[in-house]
Amino acid sequence: MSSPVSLNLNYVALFVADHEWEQLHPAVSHAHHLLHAGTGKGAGLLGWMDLPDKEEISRIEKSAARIRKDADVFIVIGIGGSSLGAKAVISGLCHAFHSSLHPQKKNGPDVFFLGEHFGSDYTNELLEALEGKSVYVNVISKSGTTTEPAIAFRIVKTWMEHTYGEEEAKKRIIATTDREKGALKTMANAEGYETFVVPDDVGGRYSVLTPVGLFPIAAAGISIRDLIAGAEEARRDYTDERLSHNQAYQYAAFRNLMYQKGKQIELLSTYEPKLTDFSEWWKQLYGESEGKDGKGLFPASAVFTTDLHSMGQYIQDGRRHLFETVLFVRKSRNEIQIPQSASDEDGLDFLAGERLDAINQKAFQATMLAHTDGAVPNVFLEMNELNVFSLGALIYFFEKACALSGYLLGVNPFDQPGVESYKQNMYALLGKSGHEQRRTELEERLNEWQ
Ligand SMILES: O=P(O)(O)OC[C@H]1O[C@](O)(CO)[C@@H](O)[C@@H]1O
Repeated sequence: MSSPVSLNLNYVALFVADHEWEQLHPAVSHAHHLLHAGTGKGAGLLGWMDLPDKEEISRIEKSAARIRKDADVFIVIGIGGSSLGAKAVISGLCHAFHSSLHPQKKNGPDVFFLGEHFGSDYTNELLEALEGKSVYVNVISKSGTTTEPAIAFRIVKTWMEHTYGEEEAKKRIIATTDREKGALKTMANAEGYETFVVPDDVGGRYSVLTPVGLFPIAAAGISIRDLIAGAEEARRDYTDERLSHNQAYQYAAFRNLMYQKGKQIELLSTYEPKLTDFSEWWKQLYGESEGKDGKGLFPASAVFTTDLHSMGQYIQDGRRHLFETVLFVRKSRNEIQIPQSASDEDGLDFLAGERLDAINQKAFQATMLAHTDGAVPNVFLEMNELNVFSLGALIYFFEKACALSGYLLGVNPFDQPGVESYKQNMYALLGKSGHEQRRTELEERLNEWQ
């Protein structure tokens, strides 16, 4: 069977010469060994390279089945790596308008996400949408102390206790957190919540194929066995240390060559709006893994053809500091054809009977040629179909490539020290104990600027 994800480098020959690829072979081999021998930076966080066993999958499925049976609404509370993976897979594979479907057509709960910001209106409107519904919650935080999900959880927990009473609320809350430490773990123990464990050796952005992502994905009705099977196939496909035999490494090497040539932005473009959240997951994966020590490509994303009508001008003609990674799905699950029209007033009859997919394909080819002419290198990742198996493979592909890419760049692809700066400032400004000195300094600075 051919790989569910395939990398196409045919169109970058204009931008990268053979000898440039060859020069990278030793560095790729070295990075491969760092990764597989566990001797590189951040080696304590390589647990994502292995996939969950059947026992863990069964436990997740069992708990998810209860939610699918009893819940009208399932709220996933988390931020960054604790929610982006689940959101990516759920919006990629579930009905885009599930919450608006006729109740008889729904095949499980609506899934809502919270804890990703401090938006009052969004939070209020979500609470309003819960009225009269059977609600279950999965609160996910590896550290157990991240402010956004912690506050969201306090708000939802209060609503649950008020609505169902304390005892019933406890049965409707599932916590995914550290095995033994953190405020969420302490609370889960005290309240007796069902819990799933974030493995010690997996960082947030690499955790979608652990209970962090798998539980909400299963609760949304997606086969996590098939997701893991796709990832398992990718794991086998991308173990070869030779650059010529490993497409994940070729993608990582290509990014590195682009970086060396002065490109600053990688634009992940898709022609499928259902992959918008997948791009958000990808942005965290690459941004948090590589953006450090003053280095790294800036990961950006676009949905085509939508963004060709807003960002297309810049991509074609603006500053030449970007390259494009195009994620292209060949065939939709459900086809739709352009209808015939008796009058042809809109002049579209030449397309009557044509599939929307075929038109999307032409848009993709047209754009690739135009952007290549505009000196934007285009590398493609192609999938025959957007299904659970190929999405599992794609996730693993990007994770493996990201880890290797980080080592090629010479950074630790598994830490994120820079995220602390805003957190420490926020704690200080909010008046958290222990941050008094910083608070005074920051408030003085703010006053100076006012
Ligand atoms: O699961 P947690 O500990 O709440 O963290 C959520 C996210 O916040 C970060 O730690 C950054 O602050 C990410 O790395 C992580 O994915």
